[in-house]
Amino acid sequence: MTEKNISGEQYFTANPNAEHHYQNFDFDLLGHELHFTTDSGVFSKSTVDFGTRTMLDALEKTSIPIGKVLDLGTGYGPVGITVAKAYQRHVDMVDVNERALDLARKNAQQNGVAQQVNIFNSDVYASISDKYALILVNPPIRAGKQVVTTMLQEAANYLQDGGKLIAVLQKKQGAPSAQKNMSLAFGNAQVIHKNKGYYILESTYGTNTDI
Ligand SMILES: C[S@@+](CC[C@H](N)C(=O)[O-])C[C@H]1O[C@@H](n2cnc3c(N)ncnc32)[C@H](O)[C@@H]1O
Repeated sequence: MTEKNISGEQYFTANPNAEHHYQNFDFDLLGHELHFTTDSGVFSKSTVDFGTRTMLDALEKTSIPIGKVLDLGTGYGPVGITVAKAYQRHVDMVDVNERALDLARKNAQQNGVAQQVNIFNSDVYASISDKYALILVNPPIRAGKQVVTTMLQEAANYLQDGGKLIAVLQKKQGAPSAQKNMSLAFGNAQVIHKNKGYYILESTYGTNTDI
């Protein structure tokens, strides 16, 4: 996705040209006090997004298969960094926004997980060739339905057997239709947690859940 595809300055712009306005804040996620630097031109720059927090909290309510994790649409990195820290996993963190990727690298460094993460540009799955135990996504609703649907439906191609896709969406921003799309791609999709209109959806790839 390139800047010419969109009008105005959006958080999913490849190279935001908004004047820098760095912010620093601490946030407790899954029992870890983390320090984040954010900037203008990235998603939820003032604090960790409520949907993101709700998705991370939901990880404690489900089982997480062993293996590598993909943080799809990482932004400044709160999801991947928290999972690397709390679950001692290797995490690939991808985005199309170069400013967000630079912040994610800085944040991985300042939270001591730089050795556990690999941060790179990928337009949805375009630069992904691995298979993961877990794909986590707080999808970019403003990037449009096609991007969101691709993120959810094509996840099945990038999961190892028994791997999970976990996504957060607001009910009013299409959680029920996202659940249908996930169900079509995986044959299963459950709401594992709900909080203030945010749904945490989970699909498991290639399991024998219906046997
Ligand atoms: C809702 S934000 C979530 C950011 C971060 N995970 C968080 O929880 O704060 C969605 C992210 O998806 C990224 N994004 C938008 N379009 C994308 C695409 N085609 N491929 C990969 N990432 C994309 C945006 O730049 C943004 O950082």
